[in-house]
Amino acid sequence: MTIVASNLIWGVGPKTIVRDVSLSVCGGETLGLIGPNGSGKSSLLRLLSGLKRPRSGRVEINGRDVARVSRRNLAREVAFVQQNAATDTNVSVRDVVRLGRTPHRSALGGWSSADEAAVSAALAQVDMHGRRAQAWQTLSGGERQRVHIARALAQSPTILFLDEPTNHLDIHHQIEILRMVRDLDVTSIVALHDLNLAAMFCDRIVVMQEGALVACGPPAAVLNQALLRQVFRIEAEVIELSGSGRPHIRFCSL
Ligand SMILES: Nc1ncnc2c1ncn2[C@@H]1O[C@H](COP(=O)(O)OP(=O)(O)OP(=O)(O)O)[C@@H](O)[C@H]1O
Repeated sequence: MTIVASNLIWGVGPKTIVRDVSLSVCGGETLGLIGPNGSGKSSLLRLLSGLKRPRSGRVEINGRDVARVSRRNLAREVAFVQQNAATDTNVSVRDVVRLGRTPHRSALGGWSSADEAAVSAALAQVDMHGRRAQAWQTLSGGERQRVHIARALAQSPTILFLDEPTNHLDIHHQIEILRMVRDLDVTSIVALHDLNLAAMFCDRIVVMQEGALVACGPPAAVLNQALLRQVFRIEAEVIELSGSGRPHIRFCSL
């Protein structure tokens, strides 16, 4: 196991936002997090990655309690692609991705060939190597998203958290990014709104509703008509995706 979360509770003031969530994520697994708006996906990602401290409960990453690991050491293992992340505007694409190397560099150490190789590989993985000298502020929304993913990859994490990474991306790049995440030799936890993409690319899916985990398992075991009605308030037909064993959702028009 690389992430074990036990009885996580978090909230703001009197409001409880994450309600007693426990889950385990295995090494190399791609875990999808789905749920309606405001169901607690981003909050849970932040708790699991150590960015937020729970009110109660605990998270272990690679066997260590995240509350006891320094930010720098955590950043050597964990990368987070935030929703709508911002970046200083007066920089190039390559500068943004180079920031991903920060946790691996010492105060006196120079920029190494390993750093350069990690940055180049990360840019190539998101199809942005040819744009490395372009100014950040001139990128489209989807290109910025891909560069933020490259920055996370340049961090060489063992665990990657992605909060709606396909936002702003055209369908080609949505599929490319999720295929890449699935094929990476890292553990990934990814919040997604597109249920069919989650079904295609995730090993397991966690379903959140009003801060609680209401289902967890392989896509075919979790995505069914009753759950879609109860959690997402939609009518849909769930079929098998052409012999793959994976479900595909056909939304019914009203
Ligand atoms: N710091 C905060 N202060 C007050 N309320 C918060 C805070 N952070 C989150 N919330 C509330 O907690 C709930 C869950 O938010 P969260 O962003 O985790 O949901 P989500 O499932 O990621 O939503 P979405 O799909 O819309 O991105 C929302 O109602 C949100 O308004």
